[in-house]
Amino acid sequence: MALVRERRQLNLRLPIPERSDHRPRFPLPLPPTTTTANTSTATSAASITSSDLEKLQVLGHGNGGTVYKVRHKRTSTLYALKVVHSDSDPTLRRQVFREMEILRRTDSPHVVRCHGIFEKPSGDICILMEYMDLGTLDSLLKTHGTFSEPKLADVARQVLNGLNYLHGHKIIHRDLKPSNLLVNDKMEVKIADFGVSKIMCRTLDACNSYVGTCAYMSPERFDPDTYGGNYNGYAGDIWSLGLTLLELYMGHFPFLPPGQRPDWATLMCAICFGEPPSLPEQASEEFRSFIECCLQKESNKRWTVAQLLAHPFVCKDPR
Ligand SMILES: Nc1ncnc2c1ncn2[C@@H]1O[C@H](COP(=O)(O)OP(=O)(O)OP(=O)(O)O)[C@@H](O)[C@H]1O
Repeated sequence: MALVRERRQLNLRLPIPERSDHRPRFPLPLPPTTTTANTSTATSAASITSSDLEKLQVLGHGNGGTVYKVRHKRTSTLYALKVVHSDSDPTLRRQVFREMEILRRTDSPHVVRCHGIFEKPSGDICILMEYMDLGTLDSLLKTHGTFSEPKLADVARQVLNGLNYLHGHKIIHRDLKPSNLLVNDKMEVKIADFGVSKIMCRTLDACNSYVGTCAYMSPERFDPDTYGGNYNGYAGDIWSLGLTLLELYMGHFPFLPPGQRPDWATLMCAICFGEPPSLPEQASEEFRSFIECCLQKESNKRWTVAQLLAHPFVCKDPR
């Protein structure tokens, strides 16, 4: 686990290219609070402001923001509150607006629910989300060790359902990895962190920009000509899902031997020119086949969400 931890400390994120236009602080109007959410909690949460919330503890720090566990003073409902500081750099502010725009549109049991978005007098932007009490799959891997196949099948099924929803709404996540998948005590797994996601306007929109965490990027994002041609992005999420599941199974990043410190060039070579990671002998045929379908190097050979949802690894009865 220490190896996994060590790798996590490296900054593998590539910057979003800066636009040249000069923008004022938080130039966009805040997107309206989610109104499509199907619970009465969401409706009542729509009017929550920061003064209604009591900060309990820091849950984690992301790029430019801090996530707090908070309690609603009157109802005692727990939430996670992501606070993005007003002095964050423009790239990060763009990311948070992208995240808000996507969270505002989504309403799925497999995507972390947004209960409100508001701006504090200080200019900090706050995103109020459902609280996922077990943290991320990455933290579970560190505290509880590797995942068994039945658990992975359950994780895969839930993430695929989330991706099915997102892809159906023309949203590509682009940064799927264990630390962006949240879990609660019912073992519900939800997709989070849409900072580098993209909403496709047209079905054939090209989507090959370098954003996301490069360790989980598919070969066509490094080398679109060889592995993807006019790549549209959805297949990249499937690649990242395959790597995520493999990491949870093996306990270390699958493309590199345990302990190897990855740099950008090593990762790119391993992903584009290396053999697909091999599974230990004890892995079942179904799991092996599922991973193979996700980790096809050529993006057009990779299975789609719909195909994977019908794969025996995920549609077989839980063992
Ligand atoms: N809804 C939530 N419920 C519980 N914990 C959360 C929730 N959202 C985020 N966290 C915790 O806060 C941490 C930081 O989350 P955040 O989305 O800001 O950044 P990140 O995904 O870790 O990093 P980055 O934005 O740099 O990719 C997460 O790793 C997780 O531990």
